Amino acid sequence: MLELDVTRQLGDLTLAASLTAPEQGVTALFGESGSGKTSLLRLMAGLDRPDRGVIRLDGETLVDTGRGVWVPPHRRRLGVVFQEARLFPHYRVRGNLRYALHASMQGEFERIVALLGIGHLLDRMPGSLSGGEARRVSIGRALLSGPRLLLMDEPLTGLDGARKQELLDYIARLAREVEIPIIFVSHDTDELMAVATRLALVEQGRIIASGELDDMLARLDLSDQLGGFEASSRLHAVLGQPEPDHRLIRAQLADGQQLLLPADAGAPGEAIALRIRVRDVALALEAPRHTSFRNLLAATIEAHDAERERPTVELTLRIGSERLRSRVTRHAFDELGLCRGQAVVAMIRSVSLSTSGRAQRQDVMD
Ligand SMILES: Nc1ncnc2c1ncn2[C@@H]1O[C@H](COP(=O)(O)OP(=O)(O)OP(=O)(O)O)[C@@H](O)[C@H]1O
Repeated sequence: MLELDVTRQLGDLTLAASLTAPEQGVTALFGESGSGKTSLLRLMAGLDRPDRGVIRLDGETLVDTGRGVWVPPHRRRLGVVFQEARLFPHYRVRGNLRYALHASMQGEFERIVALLGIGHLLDRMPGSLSGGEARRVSIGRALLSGPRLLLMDEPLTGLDGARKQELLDYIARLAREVEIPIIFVSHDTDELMAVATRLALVEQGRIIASGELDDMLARLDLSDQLGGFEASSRLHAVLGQPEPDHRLIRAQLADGQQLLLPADAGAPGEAIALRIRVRDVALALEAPRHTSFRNLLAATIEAHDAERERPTVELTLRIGSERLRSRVTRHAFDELGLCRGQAVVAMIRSVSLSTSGRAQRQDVMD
């Protein structure tokens, strides 16, 4: 686990942040440009010192200004991938990777090289690589160092679509398989929806809220800060039986309700995450008998923000242990007489796969 509580003055900006990140999963730092995300990562990496504060990793104190503790960067065993690749210019790519290779990662060399598509670059010098190639080498070097903490600042910027998708899938898988905290900074909300398990919102040098991504997305009080996510929710499901006649496959939610997805959503038994935008969720008091909507879910209204004087009302719905957000006009809200605790039917117009090798971001069906 990573624990940090630091302050540092950066010109006019006071960085004053507290954060904990569990030993497993990807914690995303999200916030406006200039809010202090990179500066925070630099403190974790040991590239800068806080004016005051403490940083601990797995119980080991890396920094404690009060007690004069300072573990230098090369002793922290961190994997760092920043926007600029920072490879050793006089070593070939192979040398850069071998230099970083930790004993525990010996058997992973070939696999990571193949995954990153850098096998043909091993004998090249860093100066001859394109930006995207250098980034991939730098990700490989960070992974091969067998880090106790992985820090990634916009690691996928500049990579092309297919390669980016592959790496996102890899990072998501890595986060499930290895027990190290991964801190991931990105402006790209699609990227964050695909890899993040937790979200920390950074505003003017402070972390104003943090928690599980799904819980954060359900928080109506953060609607303004989460605008970049186009107000979506994630639902988790396991794919069931295909329906070949209609080129569909069933996906079962934890509470047993089902959704119909296109057959190429994945294989039976595969666990998937679905992204559903608020504007794609309509509400009814009971299931309509004749409708083109294929995906209707029984839900309960958990919260709404009707007290805000706006033409639309945001709602959080409960579906078993998961939450789904919806937005309706105030007119519809009043006419249907919606209130907390009420049973409703959520009619889902469109779903995208949030994590899947095949069809991420592909909008699928109504
Ligand atoms: N060494 C420094 N001295 C003075 N100001 C600094 C220093 N380092 C960063 N800053 C300022 O602190 C603020 C936060 O910068 P930082 O790069 O951490 O933001 P960010 O959230 O990562 O932004 P972006 O998303 O654009 O990368 C900026 O206004 C930056 O100019």
